[in-house]
Amino acid sequence: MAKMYYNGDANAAYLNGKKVAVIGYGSQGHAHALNMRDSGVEVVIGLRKGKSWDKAVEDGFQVYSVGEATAQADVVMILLPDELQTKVYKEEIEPNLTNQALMFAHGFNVHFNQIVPPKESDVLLVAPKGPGHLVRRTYEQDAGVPALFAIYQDVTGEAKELALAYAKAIGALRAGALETTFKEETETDLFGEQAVLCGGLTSLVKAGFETLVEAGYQPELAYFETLHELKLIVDLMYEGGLEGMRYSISDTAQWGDFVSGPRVVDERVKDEMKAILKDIQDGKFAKGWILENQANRPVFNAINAREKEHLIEQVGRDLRKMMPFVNKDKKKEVVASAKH
Ligand SMILES: NC(=O)C1=CN([C@@H]2O[C@H](COP(=O)(O)OP(=O)(O)OC[C@H]3O[C@@H](n4cnc5c(N)ncnc54)[C@H](OP(=O)(O)O)[C@@H]3O)[C@@H](O)[C@H]2O)C=CC1
Ligand SMILES: CC[C@](O)(C(C)=O)C(=O)O
Repeated sequence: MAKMYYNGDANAAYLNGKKVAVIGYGSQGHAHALNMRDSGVEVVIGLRKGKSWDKAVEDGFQVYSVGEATAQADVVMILLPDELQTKVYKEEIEPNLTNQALMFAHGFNVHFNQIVPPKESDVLLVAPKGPGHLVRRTYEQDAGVPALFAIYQDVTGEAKELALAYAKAIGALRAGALETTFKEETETDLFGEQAVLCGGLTSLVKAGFETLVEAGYQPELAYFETLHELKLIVDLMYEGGLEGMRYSISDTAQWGDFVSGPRVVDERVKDEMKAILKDIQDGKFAKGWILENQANRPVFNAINAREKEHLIEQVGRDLRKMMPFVNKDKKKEVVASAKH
């Protein structure tokens, strides 16, 4: 088994007296910044004026322009959208680098040569294996999201110590961290989100929903069956693997799982997964995404608009309004009405 790193493997004091600039305050940025601050690390935020800037100020952080935050920090963690990192790096971060350690949460731009870091800096990544909002939520629950870490350049000889101290400060070492390379992190992350976690899953859910609705079943029922219950089933897998999930379902469901599952995900699906992986490995996917952004996202925007109008989304929006436990606005409304 690969070596896993946990809290006892990290020297938390490594970050004492060091200032970390978190560049970006979105999904990952807010989580890293808040978790590190709660772990006793000195954090400043680098941003442009706007929504995130206001949020970071509201959360009590010192917020600076990207250049100013970079210049004053010992460690610079770049948590900007991947597609904007190259421009911001070239214009605002690179001119302010002396020998700060440069960090990422995803290796995309370094691996695909969009960012070429200076020779004087340690360059590493700490990539939580989960959405930023869960990185924060689990930290507050005394738990954590596991992470990968990788060292690209180790000028000081201390890059691994920094990676582990950082991973500990954001709560990742409560769940475990695994050492990798920029190449492996980038390729597996892109594959996971495309073939399984995001792309594979949304396509599977929509296909199941459409099959039921096209056969004349009620859309609300189809939503419960193919989307809502998915979370409950996945929670069981998260807790106990496939076996743990199968322990809780009926034997009828388990028999259907065994005989029908492989009819849905068969060798042809796996062949397609291999083709997706190849496009990632040879840079075809990265090139397409970079060009799509240079053209102001015509395809991304068209698909995004179409997806929002899918019947499963319309039905889901209405159903979730009636579930205070999954809809924060509804929850606030219910709490407020209970007080009157
Ligand atoms: N989302 C996730 O859970 C995961 C993300 N990652 C990686 O983390 C990194 C960050 O992704 P994510 O958290 O999703 O990003 P988000 O889109 O959620 O947040 C991006 C942040 O960058 C700010 N920003 C955008 N443009 C600029 C600019 N020109 N100058 C200054 N600030 C700017 C945004 O502020 P504003 O409000 O002004 O737009 C926002 O605060 C990426 O490398 C991603 O691959 C890794 C693991 C999981
Ligand atoms: C699954 C999507 C992800 O890779 C993640 C949350 O880990 C992302 O980049 O957002």
